[in-house]
Amino acid sequence: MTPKTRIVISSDHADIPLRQAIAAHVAERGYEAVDIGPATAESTDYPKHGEAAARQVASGDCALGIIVCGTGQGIMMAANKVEGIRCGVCSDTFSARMIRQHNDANMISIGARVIGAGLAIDIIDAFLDAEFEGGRHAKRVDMIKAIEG
Ligand SMILES: O=C(CO)[C@H](O)[C@H](O)[C@H](O)COP(=O)(O)O
Repeated sequence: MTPKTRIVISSDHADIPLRQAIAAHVAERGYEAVDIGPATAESTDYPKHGEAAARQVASGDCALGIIVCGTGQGIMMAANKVEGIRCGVCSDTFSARMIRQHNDANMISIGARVIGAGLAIDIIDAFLDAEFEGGRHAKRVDMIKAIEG
């Protein structure tokens, strides 16, 4: 029996129900959803939640990461500070597909106060269904990696 692909999911306080809905959806799709919280909507600081999710992806413990904050921006910035992480904020399905196909993104960030839950789930599906195309894009992703040193 092969282990399920693990996907880490994290957020700040902006929308716990959305994060939990994303985790449930990811699990329904057959992945192992690793929901690292937080458990309550008590005010918290997005950098630590972005970093925590990113470290699980960077270590290889999880293959992909999904993070949520109010705009998706702050938590994305924190995640991208972790070496090996390529994360973008997506508010449309085209971008969600492209960051996998062209940028080999290993994390996606959602702005819970920007888009609704239905679109967020569609965006997650577009991200999960897409695959990196390699080819000319591989050189460009390598150039991103080279910036990390
Ligand atoms: O969007 C965010 C960061 O980019 C956060 O989720 C917060 O919502 C935002 O910083 C606003 O903070 P607040 O404490 O929820 O007012």
